[in-house]
Amino acid sequence: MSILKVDGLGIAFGGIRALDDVSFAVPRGMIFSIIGPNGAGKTTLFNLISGVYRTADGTIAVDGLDVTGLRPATLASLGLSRTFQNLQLFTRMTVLENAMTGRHRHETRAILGHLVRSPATRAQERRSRELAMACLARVGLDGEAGRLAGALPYGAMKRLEIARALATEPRLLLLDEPAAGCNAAETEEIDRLLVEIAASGITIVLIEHDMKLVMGISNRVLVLVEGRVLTEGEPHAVARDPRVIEAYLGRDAAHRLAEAPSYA
Ligand SMILES: Nc1ncnc2c1ncn2[C@@H]1O[C@H](COP(=O)(O)OP(=O)(O)OP(=O)(O)O)[C@@H](O)[C@H]1O
Repeated sequence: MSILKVDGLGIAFGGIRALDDVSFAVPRGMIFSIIGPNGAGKTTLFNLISGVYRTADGTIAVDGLDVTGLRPATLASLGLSRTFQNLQLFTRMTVLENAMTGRHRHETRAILGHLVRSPATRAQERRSRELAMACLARVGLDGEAGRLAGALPYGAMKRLEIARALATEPRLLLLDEPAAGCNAAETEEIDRLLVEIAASGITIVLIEHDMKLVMGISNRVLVLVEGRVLTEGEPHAVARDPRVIEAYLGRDAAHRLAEAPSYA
């Protein structure tokens, strides 16, 4: 069974269809990438799947359970976690505190317990701290736990966002451009990290502009253009598809490329 199944998803903003009849399924344990030119609807798709927007048309199922229209917090409790295109860190909190914010859905809301710091509350805090530290270790940031998040280099901040998402103990991780703004070395680190996360059994759905990253680590790639699915398949087949080349480079450039002599 697919861990994520999207059927006939659509939404319009002020009469303009940002997404139209989008359907796909993501098998468990994969790195599944969503690519497409600017404005194709990639972030809108994530916003629908993660409950930020309520869907107008279509259905979304996680592990066979219909989750259409559920709120982000409910989806998180079902094991779906996401990161955003722009950094959403608390820059004046420490790296560890940021990672611990991912633990909140696992903590009880017993206010009295927190006020008097009962043994149960203290045990819960200890467990959250240990788990958050383990997530920092996974992304190579355990040595920076006490540092202010805002003082980290950019690539480390992007990894901290992934650690915070991991701290929710997800089954399905939606990552919106995890390497955006990173240099080549930072991108490579994130690349390695995503492969490790997927190997540990967490399914990753990725929006990414960095084609090298997409081609290097994805099991499958879905191409969105103007709110619709253009094609879906294995990364190298997708990269060679003339319709994909045209969508990215424009018709003229695609023709010039097709007519150019091959030296291979
Ligand atoms: N809240 C909104 N209100 C109005 N229009 C929106 C809203 N969100 C997205 N859109 C429009 O929907 C379309 C798809 O936008 P979206 O941000 O999903 O594309 P994208 O593929 O993620 O683009 P990019 O690669 O530039 O991030 C665009 O035309 C955008 O202007």
